[in-house]
Amino acid sequence: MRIGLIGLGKMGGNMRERLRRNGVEVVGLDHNPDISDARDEADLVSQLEGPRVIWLMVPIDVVDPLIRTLKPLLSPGDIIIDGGNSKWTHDAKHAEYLADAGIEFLDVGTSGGVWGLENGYALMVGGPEEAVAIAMPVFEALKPEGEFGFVHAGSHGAGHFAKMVHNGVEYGLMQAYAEGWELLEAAPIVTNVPAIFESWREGTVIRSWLLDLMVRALEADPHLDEIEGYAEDSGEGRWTVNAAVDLAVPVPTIAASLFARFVSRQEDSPAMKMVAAMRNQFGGHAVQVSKD
Ligand SMILES: O=C(O)[C@H](O)[C@@H](O)[C@H](O)[C@H](O)COP(=O)(O)O
Repeated sequence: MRIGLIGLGKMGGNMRERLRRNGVEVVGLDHNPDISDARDEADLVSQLEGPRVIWLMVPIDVVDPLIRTLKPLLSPGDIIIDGGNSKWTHDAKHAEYLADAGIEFLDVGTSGGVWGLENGYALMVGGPEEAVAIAMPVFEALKPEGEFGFVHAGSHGAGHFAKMVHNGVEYGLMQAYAEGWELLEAAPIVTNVPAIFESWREGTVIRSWLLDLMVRALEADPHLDEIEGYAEDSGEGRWTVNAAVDLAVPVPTIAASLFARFVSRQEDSPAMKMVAAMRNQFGGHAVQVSKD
């Protein structure tokens, strides 16, 4: 099988490599011509046979223009797969836009990060069964070797919805581990925090790959002295909380972990200034005077 892969960055570049290792031919296209196999979208399409499968691994804002560029180049039965961290609400719109040309659309939530090349990528797929069946050799080549790591989650959008929730869970898990680490670091009786995390890797209820990665981070920097307590977010956590609000599902842990990231970006807290000011107003409680 030969497919087109557009976007050869950190994720897409490694995916091309894993696909090739597992016997899938790949025509890659990237804005960087040095790593591209094709000159442009038309050249990429001309190198594939129908039904063509084209996997997009690009930032969310590039997906829509790319689908518009590809549509007139493709034929009925061809399949566009959005494997990036796109918002699930976009998927049904893309499927509808392509439907009159007989082009299929699949959304795939892809997990595994930079480790996916060796470990495989967990894939959460949304879209019609027939298109999933045609693309199956691609999924087989990308997924982890074991029994798990692949799901056809439902109709258009279900793959990205599943990945969004996965990332919401990721936020909550990371926050819980991180808070536990801070508490252990603060306790004077505890002398070897990295060893505690290392010991937790086997036998405990909370052993996990994220825990393994924490141990790795602490091996490199035992007290994390070298980095700032500042965490970005790429949107999936916000979408999870938005979806939970829409469906009236309580997700306090995920919401708190999202807000903790926002707090991490503040040098000072305007809200806590106001709390301090009010305590001072009603109770005469002392405030810390600004150093500026
Ligand atoms: O499953 C994965 O491989 C990760 O979740 C991956 O998708 C990525 O690292 C996150 O998008 C980071 O998300 P934040 O920037 O929102 O933390």
